[in-house]
Amino acid sequence: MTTFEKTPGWLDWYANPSKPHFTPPPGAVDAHCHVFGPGAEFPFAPERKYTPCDASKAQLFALRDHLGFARNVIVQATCHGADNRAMVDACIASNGKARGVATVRRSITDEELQSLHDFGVRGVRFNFVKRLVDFTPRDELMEIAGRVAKLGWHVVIYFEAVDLPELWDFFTALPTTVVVDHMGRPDVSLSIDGPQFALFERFMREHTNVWSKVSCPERLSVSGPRALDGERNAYHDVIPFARRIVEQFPDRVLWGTDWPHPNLKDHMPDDGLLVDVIPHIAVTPELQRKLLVDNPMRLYWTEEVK
Ligand SMILES: O=C(O)/C=C(\CC(=O)C(=O)O)C(=O)O
Repeated sequence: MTTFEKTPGWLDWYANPSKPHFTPPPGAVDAHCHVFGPGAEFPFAPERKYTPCDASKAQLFALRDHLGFARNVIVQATCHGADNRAMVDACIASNGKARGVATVRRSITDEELQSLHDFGVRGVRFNFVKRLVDFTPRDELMEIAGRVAKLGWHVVIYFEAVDLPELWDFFTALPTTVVVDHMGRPDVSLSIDGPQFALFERFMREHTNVWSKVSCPERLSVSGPRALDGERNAYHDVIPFARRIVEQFPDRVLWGTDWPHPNLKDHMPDDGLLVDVIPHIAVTPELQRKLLVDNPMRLYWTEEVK
């Protein structure tokens, strides 16, 4: 049995989250979360840049129920590389309540892609955050995108806002729906009306295949209060950014907890309080329903909405 030692300073997920005051609408989807291992059962990848604590499917499903959500989208985390077994195992165990986003390499066969599809995978993730992954050539990624397009999948992209200009041509050439993680990680200490966020808004405005997760205020916040100690208006420096994206593009936004919150350095949020951020960024029941139910259902459980 392999045992793993966590990256020094690693913060474990919050053990007893509070009950949110905000009640998610029936059928709500947590559209960005992960499972880690358990390492003894699903070893972490040799090429990983961090070693997390375990975060099992049973713990994820318990959190889902506690927070009042109905379904999960489990995104392959880089600590598992392109070994999707832990994520797939969670999708299978969910009885149809979880779908997945995989990481794949060019060497994957069509049969393997089809089998991922059968297990509930509906997208691949391309990660451009340099602290998390080694560089993959763009032609390899474009080839993968072309292949998964045929399965009706989308591409999830994760990058830092400063890198958007350089990545623009690649992103805008992708042949699928494109889902941006965490609003492209804006620097929220800059003006919401400044050039950095304007470029991201232009990206979404001019390319109607681009969606955004309005997630991870706990990662983006610079000066807002943390989702701890009963704070139900946390991370309010991030709220205007997320709210603007929700109001401009109500049919192309998703929300997720990001549980178990890999690589947070200074605090671990109480997930119940994180859910209470939602009514600050989606301020009407209609916007909340689109964000939490209609949009993720269209993308991940297409067969149920047709
Ligand atoms: O959970 C996230 O979305 C963000 C991550 C981790 C990650 O993406 C990964 O390991 O794949 C991060 O910023 O460290």
